[in-house]
Parts: sequence; C-alpha cells; structure tokens
Amino acid sequence: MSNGSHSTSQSNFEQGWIDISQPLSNKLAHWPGDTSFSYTFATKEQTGSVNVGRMTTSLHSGTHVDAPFHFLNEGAKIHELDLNLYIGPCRLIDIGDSEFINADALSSHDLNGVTRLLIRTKLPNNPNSFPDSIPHFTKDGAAYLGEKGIRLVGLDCPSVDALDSKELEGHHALHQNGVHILENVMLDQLSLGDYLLIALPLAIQDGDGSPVRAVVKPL
Ligand SMILES: N[C@@H](CC(=O)c1ccccc1NC=O)C(=O)O
Ligand SMILES: [Zn+2]
Ligand SMILES: [Zn+2]
Repeated sequence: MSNGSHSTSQSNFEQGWIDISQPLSNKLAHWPGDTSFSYTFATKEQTGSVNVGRMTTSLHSGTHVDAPFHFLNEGAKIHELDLNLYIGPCRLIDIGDSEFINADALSSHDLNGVTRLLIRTKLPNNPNSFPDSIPHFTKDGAAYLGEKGIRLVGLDCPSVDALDSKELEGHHALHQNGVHILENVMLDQLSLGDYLLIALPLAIQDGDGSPVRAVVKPL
C-alpha cells in the first residue's frame, strides 16, 4: 500500500495551505555579489549508508525574513525575534504598477485591524532571474504602515529598498516604525483578501536573516 495511513485524502487532513515560497534550487537568483544557494549531497555509495545533503547559502536567499541586525549592528538577531510576528492572519493587497511603496499607494487599501500585510507589486514572480529594478518603500510608506499597526510586511521583491541603495532607508524606516520584513514571497497566483500566514525563520543563532517556508491559507 503506497498510501496507507499517510494518505492525504484522510478526512482529518488539513487542506488548503498554499506555498508562496521561492523553490530553493541551484538555479535560484541571488543578490549580485552575495552567496548563491547551492545544495549538493554525498551519495549512499560514497557514505556507505545514506544520501546526505549539504547547502551553502546567503541567509537572504529566496523567501526570507530580515533580522534588524541585517542593517543595524545593535539590531535584534533572528533567534531573538518574536515568532508571533510570523504566524497569524494577514491581508494581501496589490499596489498595481506603482514604482514606490508610499502612503499614496497604500492609502486606498483598507488596513484597519491588519497586523501582517502582504503587498503584491508589479514585479512578476520569477525566482530564477534577478530583477533590474524593483518597487521600493519610501519613509512615508513605512510610517503609514506603522500608524496602521502593521507589524510584518511581506513583499514580492528581493529588498524593500532600491537595488542600488546603500543607505537602506526603507529597511530603517520600517524598523523605526515597528514593522518587520519578509522578502521574495510569491504572490502572483493569489486572490486578494485575508489569509492565515506561516513564515517561520529557522533558529539560526545570531542570524541576520533566515530563509522561511511561507504558506498561506484563505480565511
Ligand atoms: N537588502 C537585501 C540584501 C542586500 O541588500 C545585500 C545582500 C548581500 C550583499 C549586499 C547587499 N546589499 C548591498 O548593498 C535583503 O535584505 O535581502
Ligand atoms: Zn533580506
Ligand atoms: Zn531586506
């Protein structure tokens, strides 16, 4: 029996979770100059017993969260972050072809009572190719989310700042407004509206970021 007691058709099996993570393949696009994702494994023949994998990767590969330590030496590290940020209700909005994630682009959306926000931008999901330019946060966009009580923002871009930014003012402004950051989520296939979100970082001691498996379930 291939299915047996592990069948996914069991009536008590919880259905409906949707994966919004970029697949961690060796083709995954990476930040220029950063460490690419690479998985290799020693074979059963080599070890005499098991296939056993290893990976090298930037902590900012694929779908991931930033710890404040990524852009602030005194900022919190991954193992210090509150897991409640990354599990719970969220709302998905779409800001259309806006170049900036600013108060103007955000203000037409109802964010009352929302603590986790997913933002779909004009950047198409394309995990294996690094974009030439991306929509990015302005200070007033970050402040607007803070005022609304947003604690986590997730977006479909590899950064919340312009690709050539060295100041990282979007990262800093979000942090100053109490908003944590989830990057490179895949949102193209989702309907707008409310979901449960799980996007837990790994328990990386002192990490400046962590890949996550991000999943949503319609509410
Ligand atoms: N802000 C991006 C990563 C980033 O900016 C970055 C990653 C690795 C090496 C250099 C980077 N930025 C340099 O300007 C991120 O949070 O994933
Ligand atoms: Zn990052
Ligand atoms: Zn970032």
